[in-house]
Amino acid sequence: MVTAEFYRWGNLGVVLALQALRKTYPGFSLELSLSLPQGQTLALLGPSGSGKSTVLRLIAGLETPDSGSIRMGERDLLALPPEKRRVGMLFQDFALFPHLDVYENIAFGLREAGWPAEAIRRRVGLLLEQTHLTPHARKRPHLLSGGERQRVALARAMAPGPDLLLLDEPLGALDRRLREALILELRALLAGGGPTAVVVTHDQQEAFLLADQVAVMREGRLAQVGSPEALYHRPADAWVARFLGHRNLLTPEQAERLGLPPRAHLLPSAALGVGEGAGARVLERLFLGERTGYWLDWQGLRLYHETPDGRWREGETLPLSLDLGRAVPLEGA
Ligand SMILES: Nc1ncnc2c1ncn2[C@@H]1O[C@H](COP(=O)(O)OP(=O)(O)OP(=O)(O)O)[C@@H](O)[C@H]1O
Repeated sequence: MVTAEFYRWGNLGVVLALQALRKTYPGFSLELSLSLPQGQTLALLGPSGSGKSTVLRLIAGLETPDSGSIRMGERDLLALPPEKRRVGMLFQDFALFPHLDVYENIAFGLREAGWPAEAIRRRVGLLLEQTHLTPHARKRPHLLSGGERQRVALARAMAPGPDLLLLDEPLGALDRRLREALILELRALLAGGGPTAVVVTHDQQEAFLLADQVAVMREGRLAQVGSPEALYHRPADAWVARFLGHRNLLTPEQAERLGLPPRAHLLPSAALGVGEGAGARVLERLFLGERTGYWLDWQGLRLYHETPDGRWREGETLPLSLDLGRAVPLEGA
């Protein structure tokens, strides 16, 4: 939809670095350090209230930290007012100007920044074309679909060629089918050669699909930072594992009972299979369409297994094979 061409100017060599950043509200404190190479996308993923939006607002300059630093390459962002930070922000509700049409919404920031009329015309024309909004240029936002509004907001955030794009739940207000289509468009925009971007989301799939690096936040701290694969296959602790949707976690006592070292372990889905193993009683059968999920009782352990084979019913015995060699040791209980 949008190409790297947008980012020719302005952002070479830029790296985002948050250093010992602190912000305290009554009952909440944020404290983290983070860095992001140029052109990469970082997703801030975490439960509600973990501080994701606060990080974005601090970078954008909508909030001031108590201490710490925020740098983009050589530039100290905290020394600059929001409008001088060269940061584009897309808000959860898109925050389009209702009285301006699509064209003027996209052109707004450029006019404010004093771009010459001809440059604005060319820039907005290009953005309209590449976000497939040209036929809608003269419509006001209330006449647009949710997906179209999202594209206008995106085009507006990108119009001045910002060094950094901040996206707060960019697909949050859209229904599920639209999200699935738009997530791939957004991914194409953010991938190779696209802008450096920070995306806030509470949706793990969205984070995994969009981001090069995912930072999992918990109560104002970073629980873990890594590539989607690293995070999913090697979660740092049981909280992160659970948050990322792993269901088969062993306490140190359970691990020891199975002959593993006495610490918390994750049993990834690849460790479980239907085979020759000992019987596991089906406690609950969940028909999911392509697959069927089973909550099982296996030697006093409650385990979850999903397979395309839906033949076992509640109370029946499923032959479970368990490969303990695949168990992943975790920090914490
Ligand atoms: N201006 C403020 N004044 C007081 N408390 C605030 C303010 N802004 C945020 N908070 C508190 O800081 C905490 C983190 O909020 P934040 O919006 O960053 O979380 P979040 O992870 O983005 O949550 P969500 O996913 O629900 O949007 C919350 O407990 C919130 O109530």
